Amino acid sequence: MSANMSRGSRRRKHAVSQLNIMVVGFSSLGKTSFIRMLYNTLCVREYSKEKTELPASLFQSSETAQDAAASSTQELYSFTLDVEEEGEKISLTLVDSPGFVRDNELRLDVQVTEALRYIESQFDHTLAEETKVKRNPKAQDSQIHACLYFIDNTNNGLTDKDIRILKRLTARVNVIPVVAKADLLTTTQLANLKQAIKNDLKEHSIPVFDFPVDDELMDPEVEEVVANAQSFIPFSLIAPEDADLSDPTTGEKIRGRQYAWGIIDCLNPKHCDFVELRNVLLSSHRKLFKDITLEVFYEQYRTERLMARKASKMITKEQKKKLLEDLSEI
Ligand SMILES: Nc1nc2c(ncn2[C@@H]2O[C@H](COP(=O)(O)OP(=O)(O)OP(=O)(O)O)[C@@H](O)[C@H]2O)c(=O)[nH]1
Repeated sequence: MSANMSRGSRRRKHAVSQLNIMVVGFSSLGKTSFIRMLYNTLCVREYSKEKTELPASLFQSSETAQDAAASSTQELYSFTLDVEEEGEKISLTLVDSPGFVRDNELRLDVQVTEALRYIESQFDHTLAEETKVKRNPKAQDSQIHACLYFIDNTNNGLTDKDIRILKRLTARVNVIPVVAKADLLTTTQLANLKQAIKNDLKEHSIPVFDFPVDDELMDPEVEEVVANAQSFIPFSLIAPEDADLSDPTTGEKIRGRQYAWGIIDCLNPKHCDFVELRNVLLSSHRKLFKDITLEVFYEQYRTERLMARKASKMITKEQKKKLLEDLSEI
């Protein structure tokens, strides 16, 4: 290895990678609970704890229906953490959004547009930076690299509304479908629901993120997860309750939910897909999410914006010409 290369790789090793994840979906499906759970499994670097203002929702779950209503997310918010994952430094931004309403079509459309506007406004930041004469080499990448779409597990697959929303979202961002509150389903019900969702996605040609099974992309250490990632779609999630729980056999503290018939360990891959999802987001597919965001979604948005600008300039010219002609006729 040349001296230059080793310097480069050393630099890359210490470089901080930015990753921005957003959660969307109908209300009360467990979006904030997922963010809280993810936060609790992160290795947050000390210094960032001081400089980041964290939302109160990270420290208290809403277990009763009454609490849930009171603590439902009212407006979109985000926070950034400097975390370390498998020796790599990541500046991780998590974006929580208000739950979509079920009973008002017009309001629902406005909410989806707002979520999309947020995603697009991050592209606008990149576009503005690119058009600067002197670019800032330390400019932050605020683009949303992955968007988790929460699917209601009380339906038998995707609803018409889900399909409409997913078609809009998948035009702008890597969408990963998830089914939360998987503890409310039996193993067979969950398998049937997953299959029904997969069928609906296929039937309606909804291009959610397609995990590649490509030898070249595979890191030998994560090969198994990479090869299987596609099979988890939609990922099932179970968020833990606040109570202190311990594994009845080992006595170890676990993040889980207790029922009359037993305890669920949310980090147990046999109980839900949280660990796999966390791994694809933070490790195995992180770079791919970022590359696709920049090369596909941002490029598409940029082209549309440039064409729109050009069209509006042309219209103005034509309108000007027409105005002059009209004036000369008077
Ligand atoms: N049984 C069960 N309940 C859950 C799970 N995850 C969340 N909940 C409960 O579902 C309710 C809503 O959870 P939230 O995380 O606030 O849902 P949300 O999607 O952020 O809600 P909005 O902000 O209103 O859209 C709360 O009472 C949670 O305790 C889960 O995995 N299983």
